Amino acid sequence: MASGTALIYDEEMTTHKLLWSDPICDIEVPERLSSSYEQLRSYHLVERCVHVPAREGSEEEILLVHSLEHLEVAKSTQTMNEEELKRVSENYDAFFFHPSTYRCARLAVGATLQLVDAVMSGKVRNGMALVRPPGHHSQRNAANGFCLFNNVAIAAEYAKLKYGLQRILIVDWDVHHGQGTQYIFEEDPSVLYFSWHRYEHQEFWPSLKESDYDAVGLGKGKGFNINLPWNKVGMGNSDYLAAFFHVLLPTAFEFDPELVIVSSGYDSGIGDPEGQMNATPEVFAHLTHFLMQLANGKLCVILEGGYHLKSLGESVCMTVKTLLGDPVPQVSGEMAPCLSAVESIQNVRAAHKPYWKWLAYEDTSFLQNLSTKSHFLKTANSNPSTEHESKITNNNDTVKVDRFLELHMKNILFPVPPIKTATTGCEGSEHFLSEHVQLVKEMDKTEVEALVSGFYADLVKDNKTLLSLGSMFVILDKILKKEVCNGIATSPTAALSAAVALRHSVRLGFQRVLCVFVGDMQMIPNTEDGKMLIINICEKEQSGKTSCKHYFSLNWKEDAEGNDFFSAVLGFILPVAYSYQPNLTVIAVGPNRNLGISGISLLVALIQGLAESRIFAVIEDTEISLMQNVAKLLVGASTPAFGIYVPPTQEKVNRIKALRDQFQQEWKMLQCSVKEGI
Ligand SMILES: NCCCNCCCCCC(=O)CS
Ligand SMILES: [Zn+2]
Repeated sequence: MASGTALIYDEEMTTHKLLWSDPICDIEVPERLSSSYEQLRSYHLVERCVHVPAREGSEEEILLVHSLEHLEVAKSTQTMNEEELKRVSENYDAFFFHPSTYRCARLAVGATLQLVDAVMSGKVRNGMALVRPPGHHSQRNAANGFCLFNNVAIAAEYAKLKYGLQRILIVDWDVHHGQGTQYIFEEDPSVLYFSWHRYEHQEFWPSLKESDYDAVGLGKGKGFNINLPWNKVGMGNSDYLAAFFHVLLPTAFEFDPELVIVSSGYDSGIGDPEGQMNATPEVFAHLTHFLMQLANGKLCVILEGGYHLKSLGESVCMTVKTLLGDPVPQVSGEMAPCLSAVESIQNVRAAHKPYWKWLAYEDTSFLQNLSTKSHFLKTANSNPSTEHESKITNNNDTVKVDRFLELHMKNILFPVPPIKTATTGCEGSEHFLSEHVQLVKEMDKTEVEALVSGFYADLVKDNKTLLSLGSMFVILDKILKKEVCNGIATSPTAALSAAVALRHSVRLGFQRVLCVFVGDMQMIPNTEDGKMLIINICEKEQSGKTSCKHYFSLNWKEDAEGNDFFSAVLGFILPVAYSYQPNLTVIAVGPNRNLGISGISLLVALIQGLAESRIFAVIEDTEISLMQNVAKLLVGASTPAFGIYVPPTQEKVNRIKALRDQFQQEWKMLQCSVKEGI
């Protein structure tokens, strides 16, 4: 299992700069790179990464994507004077040459390819390349939007050629549409390109019709180009997460990439003059964490845009911290996507319905009810209540944004607990013991009896249960005190242990405890006070207990062929969990679980993004191999193997849709379609 995070940075890429006045290009400054690197150092993140040197991309590598003419023009600029540089630059939309631009662009390509090699060779698990000039706007025969060579596109072609890859996912979370990358791969089904971007109904640069959601790819590439346009500014954390839950992740898991490359632009973050969006730096930790679960963790993050230096630096640090396996900080803000975002999500799901199995049963009846002109949903005008209030009066006030971020980041960056996982001496644990795991001593009998009060006391019959409860209390205590990040225990009666753990956690002071219980829960605690939210994944409805705001029974029978649980985790469990914003997650697996190990692994892997990654897992003690799998995930030693992808049946899709329709007003992250007639 590869481990470690590469960081690629070469100061020489700061020499490219604007020599004349140009109000469009003057935001792409060398300090973008140097201040991001300094910020990484200030958080002691550089020293925790594996340093991989940059190199020059060769002409041959650049020709994987670009024309010889384009390469020659770029090369010829090295010896030009300012006058000539200006003239050549004017041939392109929003690009400037400097005598060192060609050299820097080749270093940007080379740095990117060095990262691909480090990840594909297993030298590291993932990594980030801090490069400029950026790449995603550049095209086969043209520079564009500050980009000369398309670093990420060259990396994808390079990886296909050198490593024989057949499925590469490119995620472009920059606030601009990477039209260059789209043009390069739009007929190529081996490269799935996803981009969200400020669009405002084609008003915003580069103002292209082909940046809209109905540009799904061409020929064999149909379905492998996904555009999610933001038709309003001020999009925030909830909109970005909703886009991942309801568009990108279900597609990505079905695509099952062998490598994930991110066109990582941070102009989609708060304070950026280009993006005018509201998303705060910690959201990039969540986005990164989700993508780390794909391709067995092989993830290459390549810098694109990002022009507010403080916002850029904080977002880069959040990304690298997560790549290193640190706990994911709580995401801030109201977990409710705005109407315009939900419309775009609904439109792109409808546009891609013909190409993806997970969308086979998508309800696109809304298309019939719309005037043919609009063809899809468009917010001609929407009342302010459906938009986000901007956290900052206007993003252009840099100092104001600096101060906001100063305060905002203070309570985000907690010290990473040295020990990630605590466990009892449960059998099988010897397999994963490492310096990241702490064995907890048993608690003595009398102390346990004192803690197992009233209702449960008479349920605790034998000594074995008592002891397992004891060590559970010790683990919960350590998690609460942040001595460890997460914990795992086995129990002869997981249902009882989970119920006791929930009560104990609330008594310890956890305000919102999420419990995901797989199997027959038998005893269901009272969730009236909202201090617990229970999602019981069981084979059949628990006797008489119907779903309500804080208790869901999700009937699911695992598919014998493989793992069909993606739609439940991505389309229901995560949206509800993120809406609830728990500060502890308890995941319990009881007797006769109705989910496969890969479905449970998916659940554990993705749910670590909640509650600052504070998870307590309690597993029926008969489930040794499951316990080991879960323990390895909690320690961060492995990324789950999700088994064979099986799309959900219509019955299962309808079951989730029914729960979504019933609860999307309470848990707004469930929203992925707009009710007609609003
Ligand atoms: N009225 C014309 C405005 C043109 N604006 C061009 C902005 C290019 C931005 C490129 C970028 O950020 C790469 S990530
Ligand atoms: Zn951009």
